[in-house]
Amino acid sequence: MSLLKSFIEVSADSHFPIQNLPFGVFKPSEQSVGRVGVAIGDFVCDLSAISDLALFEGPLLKNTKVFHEDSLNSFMGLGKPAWREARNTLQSLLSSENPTIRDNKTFRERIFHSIFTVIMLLPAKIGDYTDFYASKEHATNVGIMFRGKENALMPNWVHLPVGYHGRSSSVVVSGTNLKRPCGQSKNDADVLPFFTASKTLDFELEMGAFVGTGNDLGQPITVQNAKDHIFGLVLLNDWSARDLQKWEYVPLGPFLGKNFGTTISPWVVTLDALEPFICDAPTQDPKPLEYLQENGKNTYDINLTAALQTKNMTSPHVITTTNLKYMYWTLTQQLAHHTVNGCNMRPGDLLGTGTISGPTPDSFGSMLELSWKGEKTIPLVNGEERKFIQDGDTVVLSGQCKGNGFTVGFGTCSGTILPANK
Ligand SMILES: O=C(O)/C=C/C(=O)CC(=O)CC(=O)O
Ligand SMILES: [Ca+2]
Ligand SMILES: [Mg+2]
Repeated sequence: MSLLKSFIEVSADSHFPIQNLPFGVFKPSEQSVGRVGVAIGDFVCDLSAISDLALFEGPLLKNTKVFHEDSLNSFMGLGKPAWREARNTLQSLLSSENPTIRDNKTFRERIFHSIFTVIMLLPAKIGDYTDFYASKEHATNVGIMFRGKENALMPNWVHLPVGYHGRSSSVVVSGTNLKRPCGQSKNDADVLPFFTASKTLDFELEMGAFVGTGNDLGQPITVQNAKDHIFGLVLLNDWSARDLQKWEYVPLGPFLGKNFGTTISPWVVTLDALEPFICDAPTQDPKPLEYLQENGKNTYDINLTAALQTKNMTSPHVITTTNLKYMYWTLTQQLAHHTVNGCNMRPGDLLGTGTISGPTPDSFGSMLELSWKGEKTIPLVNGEERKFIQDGDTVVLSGQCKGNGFTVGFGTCSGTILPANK
């Protein structure tokens, strides 16, 4: 079968070929209103315009208004058949064979915007945000540093995907600057804590899964059905103030060390676009309880990088390379576990995978691990070095899947740290 091509010129290394078509919410200009689009090459295709031109002709999306909204929530809530209908319609409309838009200048002018000039918004109104702790390598590394080698991995860890409820109000879209947080910290040798701007500010390289269709309270989503409830994935940076976290986390877990900001990438890559990259997750030993058992391939081969750019650099320098496929607990197990007690999910809820660390030191997903809590330095390309993030530093996450002749990518997830409040 020959490779599907668009009449839109898409460079070979673009993250957004016609095989991807990630969904996002954008404004063409500061004065305009948010609406839904898909990315293709260097363009954003305006789905509200496609809808106004009556080009969504399928039974589920004909006359729809969901793409005129400034969030994906309503579209997400329509369910997988509608997501598929949109994808199929768009792949057909954008293909090099289809003259409908290709040969109509007025249509093209209404539909396409340069990806470099639009303003990207958060893709969804995030009602609830949960963050898991699902990478065995990360949990072991952090456990060793926080609790010592003997207590690194708690006994429950291999039986369930450990998680905590995060803070949705401070989830921001890529490009949003964040202030260094202040809070309590305590030196090991001291008895009393002190107030400080965080001295050990970190990133966490994660992915986020957007819940598409939810479940009623009391009605769990099974691990077998979980995939149909996930709309798609984004890159996620769970900024973490390690000094605040270390002092506050006992006994209830992360709080102010993490809820001052979480950055996500603006384009949501659907599970259908990721299907060619489906692969095996790590073998689980011991075998989990029945409600977490799944067959077949349940994760995705997604190459991930985190890069750091200081004020003195002109481009970001990659400091770690990892892959979603290293993660022990899968996205579907996370969703099944989250709802097994009857907890209800709603369209637009966000599930962070947890930091994705790989098996080798150059694949660790946080500076805490890369610098081994500050015992080592992380060298940068211009001769500078870091243990943790300094003011003015920008962290850029990126992710992509390499297909046969095309790339399905996530773009970038970036944020700059500004000085703390005085
Ligand atoms: O207390 C610990 O061992 C560590 C907790 C976290 O760092 C929470 C977290 O964000 C987990 C993750 O991203 O994997
Ligand atoms: Ca995290
Ligand atoms: Mg966070």
